[in-house]
Amino acid sequence: MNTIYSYVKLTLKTFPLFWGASKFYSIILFVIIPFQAILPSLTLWFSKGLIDAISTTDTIVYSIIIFFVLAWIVVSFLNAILGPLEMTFQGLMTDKLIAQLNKSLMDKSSEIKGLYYFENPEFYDDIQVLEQEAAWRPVNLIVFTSGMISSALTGISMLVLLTNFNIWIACIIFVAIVPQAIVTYRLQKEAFETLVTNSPEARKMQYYSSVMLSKEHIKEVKLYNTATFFINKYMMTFNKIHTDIKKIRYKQACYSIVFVGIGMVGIGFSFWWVVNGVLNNTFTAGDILIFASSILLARQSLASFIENSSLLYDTLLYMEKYFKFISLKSDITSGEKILSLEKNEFTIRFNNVSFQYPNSSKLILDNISFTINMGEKIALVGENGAGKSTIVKLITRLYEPTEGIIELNGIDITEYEIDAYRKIIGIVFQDFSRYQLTYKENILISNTENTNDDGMLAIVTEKSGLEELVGSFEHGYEQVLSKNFDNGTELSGGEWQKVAIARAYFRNAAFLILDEPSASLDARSEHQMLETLTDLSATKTLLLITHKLSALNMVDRIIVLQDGHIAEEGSMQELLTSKGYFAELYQLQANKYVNW
Ligand SMILES: Nc1ncnc2c1ncn2[C@@H]1O[C@H](COP(=O)(O)OP(=O)(O)OP(=O)(O)O)[C@@H](O)[C@H]1O
Repeated sequence: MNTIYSYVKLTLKTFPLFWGASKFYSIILFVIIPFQAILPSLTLWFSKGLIDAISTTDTIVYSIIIFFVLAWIVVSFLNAILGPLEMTFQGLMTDKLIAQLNKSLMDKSSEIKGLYYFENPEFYDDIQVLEQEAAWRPVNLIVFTSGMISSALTGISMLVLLTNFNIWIACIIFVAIVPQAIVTYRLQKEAFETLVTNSPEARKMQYYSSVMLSKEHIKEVKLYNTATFFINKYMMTFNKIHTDIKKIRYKQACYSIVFVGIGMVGIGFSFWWVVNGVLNNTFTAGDILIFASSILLARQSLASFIENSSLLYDTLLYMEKYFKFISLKSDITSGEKILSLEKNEFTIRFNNVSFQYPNSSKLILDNISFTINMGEKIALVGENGAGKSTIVKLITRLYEPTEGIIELNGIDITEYEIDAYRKIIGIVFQDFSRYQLTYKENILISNTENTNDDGMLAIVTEKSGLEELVGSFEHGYEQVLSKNFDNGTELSGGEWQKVAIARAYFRNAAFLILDEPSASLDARSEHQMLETLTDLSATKTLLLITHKLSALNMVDRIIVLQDGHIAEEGSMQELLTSKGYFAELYQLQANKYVNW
């Protein structure tokens, strides 16, 4: 009962989506589908009239025959043309719905300000399912909904025709179908839940095949000859999922055969009853046609109703995920204070900040406090996993501190309107994005309000050491940076990193955060980058995360993180003189050069 209730609720919730996607196509389909659904019963009714008029024992009335023939032709014609028309409008509606669904998913993603949902495996599974299936689920939604409506109407009109013989026959057919419907829904739900439970497994399967088919991994796959390893893993995971689903599918087939068998017994008896009626002159010869055909069509339509509605159920469960995602509240709430910095003046302060990732018991940052003043160039150093990138996620409000606050100019950063706050930050993430767009778009994307500033584009291109590379592009700034598209080109790892740096420069923000910006740069490019950063003058503040301790000569202050604590803080000279943890790390790297 609960299932039926949620089914109906979900269906009703889904209908407005059609209307939202296109009012015009909704109206057309709303007219075509029911009209087309009742045409079979009209065809039958006119056929019966024709047979009765021809086989009458009284005088044949030609005008009646002509009427039935014409009516039959018109209805058959409508039946024939409405099919293709329905398909056309279904197709158009599907296109609109796909765009609308995907757009609302993207809108929601933009509304969610933090990383919580994207880094939480439970939500991420759902988001993956939504993203991957958004391209074809709307097709099912439309095809199954219209199929369900039209088969319900055809079935009902056939049952109405059958009530002319005996209301109990219509009831028998209807009742024979209901248990089958309930079982089918149950099994469909079970199948979907099995699929959902297996969703992480399904993602693994997709990953294994993508390793074998993607450019990213193909070199290692060839060299280490790992094809068999991945194919075996794929097949093992597939067999596990398939075994679960197979059981449900077989159960579904067995139940269907039993219920169809029971239904057929009732139908057989009813047919014998009508044939007897014709022999006893209670019914006409036309009645045999109408009875046999309407039983067949009633059964077919009710069966198709069950099939469509159970398949729709599967899609509605997808829609349930969709509605759940669409109703998510952003993990990070924006404040209301509009931030505008005078002469880029700002101070950021971490006040006793502690942080634990959601669903993790590990304390990543433990009561840390430090200040970043305007114009300062600060480096954040520490061993792998010390919490450096986590600090960046907190500054950029991708997560909130578990305890303590982060202040900007003495005010908790959560009080600022988030987009305005983020505007003061230009960033190169450790895992920066490589957009399959043109070179120009790859840069301008950081400051879309400034897309016509080719002068600035030229400056950041030069400052990032990309001038020569862009000069070599066949299409200059308009060069597509991906081999996946026509006339596209591929960049090296270091070149991509320079593009990410240029993107951060183009943002022209007061606060520049660079997380391992020189990891892929050659010595000359790294030198140029550091020169540029030194030139940033007092108007820009810099937070540099790096493992290359030699790059720290240009910073004013170094914050050394160790296991979530600030172990040391000071200038390079101060830290080396104090011979503490930093000096130890520095010595480890310096020794390599000395012993060379
Ligand atoms: N989304 C997450 N959920 C749970 N734990 C996480 C998450 N992201 C990072 N961690 C953990 O937090 C710790 C700190 O990670 P972080 O990326 O801040 O380190 P880091 O100092 O930047 O390291 P590296 O020098 O290797 O880049 C690590 O132990 C890491 O496993």
